[in-house]
Amino acid sequence: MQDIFPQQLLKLRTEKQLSQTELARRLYVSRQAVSKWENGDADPSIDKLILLAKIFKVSLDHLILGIPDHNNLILQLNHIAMTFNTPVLKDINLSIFNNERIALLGSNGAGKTTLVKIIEGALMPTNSTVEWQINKKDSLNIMPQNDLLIPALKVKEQITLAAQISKVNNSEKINRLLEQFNLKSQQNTLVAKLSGGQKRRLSLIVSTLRQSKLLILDEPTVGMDLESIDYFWQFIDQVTGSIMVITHDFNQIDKFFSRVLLLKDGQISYDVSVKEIHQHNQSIEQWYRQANQ
Ligand SMILES: Nc1ncnc2c1ncn2[C@@H]1O[C@H](COP(=O)(O)OP(=O)(O)OP(=O)(O)O)[C@@H](O)[C@H]1O
Repeated sequence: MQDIFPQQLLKLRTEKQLSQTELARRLYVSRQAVSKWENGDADPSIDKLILLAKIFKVSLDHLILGIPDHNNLILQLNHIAMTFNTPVLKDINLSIFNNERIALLGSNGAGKTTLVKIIEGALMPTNSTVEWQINKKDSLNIMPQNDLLIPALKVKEQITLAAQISKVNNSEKINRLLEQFNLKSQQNTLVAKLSGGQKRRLSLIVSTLRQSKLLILDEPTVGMDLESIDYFWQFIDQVTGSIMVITHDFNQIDKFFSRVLLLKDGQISYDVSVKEIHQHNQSIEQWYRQANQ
């Protein structure tokens, strides 16, 4: 068996928050057996591998070889509803899988930010819950519509603080990000003194410091200049894991995305692949104008 299996087993078991004892119980083996597999001192039999893949909800290829599993479910929303003064979300059903690039579209006031807040856990839906298949605390990164920055900190202090909280404090990485995002000369400027576009760039650094399984960005490029917008999309293309973005940068959706959701009348009225739209010789903008009428 490939050497990657012990690491995969440890990673998946930790993500599932299962102890060795609990996993052993589910597999009808001793805790010592699980410990030996994780240390690479022994290999499980094929029937135990199949059972492991079932428990972790991954393919055998992912379990044994670490090959990315596109069908791996991250989260599921079943019949989500949210009412403020009037119903905003009526019946949202949505599954998000590993390594997807999703654009969430809809008119102003359609409920996009409300849906993101529900996924984040900042708002409780009226009648249902979000079902996470992964450990949300360690695996969800959010760049909200309103920057969550501390105005009294200097730019570099803000990044360092976020890095410490995310346990990824690495001064080389921080300096590289400051350069990449064109904030090096502002590193000692107070966050309060930054322009809107500079704050968005800083927010992006802060929200992508640690790796995530799912990154959600709510109108990330608003206020950025053209150069920053181009850089932003190239940067995002390199980010691992799934990404869901609320954006009206239609050209970028054509280039970088795999799936489009249209939120309308409190429901996901369309959930289509970008490939399918392109196969009908339509750009995302043409499709959106038609679908959102
Ligand atoms: N905390 C709140 N209390 C009352 N109403 C709210 C609250 N949050 C959002 N709403 C209302 O819910 C509706 C959806 O708002 P939301 O911000 O989710 O829309 P959106 O699709 O993100 O819009 P936009 O594209 O303008 O950002 C709006 O009518 C808004 O006024």
